[in-house]
Amino acid sequence: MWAGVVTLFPEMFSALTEHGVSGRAVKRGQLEVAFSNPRDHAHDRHRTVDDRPFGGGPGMLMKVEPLLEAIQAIRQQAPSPPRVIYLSPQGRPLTQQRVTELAALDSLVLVCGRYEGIDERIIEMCVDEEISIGDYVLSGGELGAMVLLDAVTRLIPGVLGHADSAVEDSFTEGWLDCPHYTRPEEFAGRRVPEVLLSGNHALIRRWRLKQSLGRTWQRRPELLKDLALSDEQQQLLAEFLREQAT
Ligand SMILES: Nc1nonc1C(=O)N[C@@H]1CC[C@H](O)C1
Repeated sequence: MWAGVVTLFPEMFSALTEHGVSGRAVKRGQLEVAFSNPRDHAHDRHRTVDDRPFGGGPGMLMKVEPLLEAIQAIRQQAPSPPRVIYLSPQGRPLTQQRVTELAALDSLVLVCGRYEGIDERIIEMCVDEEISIGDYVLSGGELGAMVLLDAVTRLIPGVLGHADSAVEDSFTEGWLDCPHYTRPEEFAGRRVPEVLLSGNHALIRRWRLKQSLGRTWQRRPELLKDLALSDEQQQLLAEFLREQAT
């Protein structure tokens, strides 16, 4: 996966490129991240990258010309025609389903806004898709870009070993994850559920699935409404709800 990032703060991305699973993926060449900084494309004496919004109002916008040049420069580095994504609260919410689709692409360009955002004409001219990481306002699109790249990188074949397999990720199934436990078996008077110590993998699978479905019902019921649960899954959910009622 090749990712070109348009940002005023490329140094922020060391959190992604130098640490953890994504840092290992970069080291292995499974993920390549390139940067293009609009400030390097601001040719006035003060290297100005922001400008006032027409129509007045608070704050500034990213200047059009340096941003356009920065996008054009990074696109030329892409090994294949990239999908250009602008991170913004006006975008389509990022979901695991969309992450899975993006992970299948060869190259992406991620445009990170700052200030109040970017000129609409840049979106019209350059952006294929706007994506939001949540219904709140950040000071920049960089964290959104890193969230997206982290989630996508996990799904690149070979990035995750068995120890942290993405296949088990409950969100891949569409529901929340089950509770997890590790040593010690008892901690502060609280014991690990016996089924997890039983070594009976069929029972453990059923218990984990029941817990996932039950907590999804309790915490995020909207996630279940679009899912066609199997007979087993419906039975496990009913079992969970019966146990909760007693
Ligand atoms: N929520 C989000 N999901 O992706 N990006 C954001 C986000 O708040 N972006 C900021 C808005 C103005 C500033 O330019 C950057």
